[in-house]
Amino acid sequence: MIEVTDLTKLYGSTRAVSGLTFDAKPGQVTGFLGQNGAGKSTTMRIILGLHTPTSGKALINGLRKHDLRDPMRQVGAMLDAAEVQGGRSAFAHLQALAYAGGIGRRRVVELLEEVGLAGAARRRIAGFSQGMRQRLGIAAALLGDPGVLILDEPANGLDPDGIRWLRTLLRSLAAEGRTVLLSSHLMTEMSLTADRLIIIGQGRLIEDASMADLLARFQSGVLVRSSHAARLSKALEAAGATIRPAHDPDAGEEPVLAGAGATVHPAQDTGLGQEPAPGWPAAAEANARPVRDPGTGAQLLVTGLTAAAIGDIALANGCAVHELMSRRTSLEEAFMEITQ
Ligand SMILES: Nc1ncnc2c1ncn2[C@@H]1O[C@H](COP(=O)(O)OP(=O)(O)OP(=O)(O)O)[C@@H](O)[C@H]1O
Repeated sequence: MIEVTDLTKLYGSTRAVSGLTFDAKPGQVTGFLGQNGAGKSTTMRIILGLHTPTSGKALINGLRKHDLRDPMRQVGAMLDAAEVQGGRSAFAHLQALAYAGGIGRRRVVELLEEVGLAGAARRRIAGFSQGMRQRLGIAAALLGDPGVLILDEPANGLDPDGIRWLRTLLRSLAAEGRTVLLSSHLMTEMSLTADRLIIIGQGRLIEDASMADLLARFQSGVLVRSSHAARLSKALEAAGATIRPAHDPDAGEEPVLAGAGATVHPAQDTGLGQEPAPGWPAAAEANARPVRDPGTGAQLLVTGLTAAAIGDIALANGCAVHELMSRRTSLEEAFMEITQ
């Protein structure tokens, strides 16, 4: 368990952390997010007793780090993998840490295997890639088999396989009842790994929520691309929808009409089973020519209506729809909205 209470840290006139209160519970991966300079590393360093707070408290299992008995067995941390001395081998580095903590050589061998460095155990760390250094840092954090883990950007430099390995490892450590506090700028990875999120900005708490609640709050929506965006927006708003312009990575792309020489197959049956409405131009059947319309392509993000309802309203109002896609808000989008 990690408990941070009313924590403040000033570096001269810089307020790095300001009245911050949150906890990280056993059995969960708690994601710690914030823009650059938000105060994540400072908070982690204070929890680990490496910096002194200006005021407030940061406790691990109810005690300050310096007051923990047998600290290596209670808390493991990785803050900056690049800090590790390069002259030693991976084995010698871990062995020295293990020795200082009264931990046997067997654990070192076991961990080198677990983090995928067994084959490089006798190589000098100076020749390690960033990903290998990260793996070594994670092994060092796990040496004492601690109940609390604090990891600052552990996925940095890991390849996709390594990132997946790390996710599985952290999930299983939490499933064993450990407390995992994790910072990362990799939002997709964070959304797959963390149960709960603490988001800070300028040293203050902005958000403390479960991942599920947070994503649910930032409503999913339906992306609609229409050449009659203004008319369609009005009709959708009249039906109770909220409309925002959507980020459009394909802006400028030429529109493609169903039926413009395309072959159309029925998609998976959604159970809706409607007949085409009267007046439907049967574009799919007609060998219509591609239409180039500079107005086509305005993309809207619609919330409050289903894709089916939007399609019906578009049809009833004679609005051409070129794209209609349900989508869920990503953690990255939620994060941007929260922190801006
Ligand atoms: N040792 C220090 N001396 C002076 N100022 C510092 C020190 N450490 C951090 N700061 C300042 O405190 C603020 C918070 O920095 P911190 O490194 O904790 O943020 P962060 O959220 O970890 O950022 P990043 O995501 O970029 O690592 C920043 O304004 C930073 O410049």
